[in-house]
Amino acid sequence: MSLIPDATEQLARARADLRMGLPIVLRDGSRRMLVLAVETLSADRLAALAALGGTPHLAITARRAETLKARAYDGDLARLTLPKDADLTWLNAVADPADDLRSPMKGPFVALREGPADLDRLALRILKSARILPAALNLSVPTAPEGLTTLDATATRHLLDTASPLHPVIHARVPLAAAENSRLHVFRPEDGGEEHYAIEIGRPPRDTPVLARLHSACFTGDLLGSLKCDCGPQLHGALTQMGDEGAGILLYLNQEGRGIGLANKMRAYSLQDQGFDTVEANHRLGFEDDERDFRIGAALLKQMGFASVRLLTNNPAKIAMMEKNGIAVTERVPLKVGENPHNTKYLATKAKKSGHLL
Ligand SMILES: Nc1nc2c(ncn2[C@@H]2O[C@H](COP(=O)(O)OP(=O)(O)OP(=O)(O)O)[C@@H](O)[C@H]2O)c(=O)[nH]1
Ligand SMILES: [Zn+2]
Repeated sequence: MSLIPDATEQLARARADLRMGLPIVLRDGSRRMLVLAVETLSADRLAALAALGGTPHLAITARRAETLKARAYDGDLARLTLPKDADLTWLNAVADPADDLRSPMKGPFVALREGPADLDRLALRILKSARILPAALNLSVPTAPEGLTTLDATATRHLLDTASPLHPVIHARVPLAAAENSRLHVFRPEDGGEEHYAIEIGRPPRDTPVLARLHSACFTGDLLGSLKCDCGPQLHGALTQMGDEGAGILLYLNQEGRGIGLANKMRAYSLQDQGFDTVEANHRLGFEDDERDFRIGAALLKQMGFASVRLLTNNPAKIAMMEKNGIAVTERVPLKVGENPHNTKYLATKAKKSGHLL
């Protein structure tokens, strides 16, 4: 192996660069596109981009375009031309729905129809995977400035399509209130992404269906006891049931906010305070209802030697994804705990829009 970063390592660097406000370069054959994340763009970098000449455009997802009433000629995304006086304030207002209601963005927005959108599409995928707002200021350039992280488009698309291998790091005994005979396993993905955990209760046999839960991280619910969702009671309810049965496996997947990250989840909460429901809020931010990668859960179970589960969930999509990824679900075990006056609407929306079973 060479000492030079490979495509996976370049992608991890690109995510870090974008989160810090640095441009990256997407390369496809002889084409080069500079990409800047609007969320982290500074006035200085915007001025430096303008100094390069050329005509930058702003790529947003079709979800965000719908809110702004901009035409998404590219299907799942729109490439907006910048008005002459476009500044940081304008770019932020397009990218971030925080002020949509207080000072609605005035169109008309002019969307590009001509030219390829493939690199813009890739840029938005990378931004989502970096857990920042999917809005990219892009500029096609003949040659890219020195010193920037450059990604090969084909290799990067392939990496984003493929689940990163996860490697066990360490496991140790952690006696829990719900189950004294418990162990915590830490897994680390090769792609520099978040670590995920498995809590093994007792010593579940590998040749029979194990009582299992795939729990997505919820800092607010799991740690703070937030009443806006049902995550905390679900987490503790699942551990208690596994403790009572003497065996189980709880995967704690670091996919905060259904895969949009805590900052974006708080943006969604702020929109919910303005009257939007949990799904509408995600869409206004430019995200899909659910951005989680459920393949991770299936991969971890397989890696730990499990082939079939009794799944603690109310979410049919989780069952479908397990089956699709080679884990048999012999039984769905409902997990109905934690309903309170603050989350009745949230749970009703999940049932209505995301197909959750009541
Ligand atoms: N984007 C967003 N995420 C939320 C919101 N409320 C909770 N979440 C996240 O939703 C996820 C809930 O995860 P789970 O409880 O595993 O999943 P679920 O799809 O509800 O399925 P089950 O609980 O298994 O029935 C967590 O990642 C939370 O952080 C919200 O309003 N917006
Ligand atoms: Zn929650």
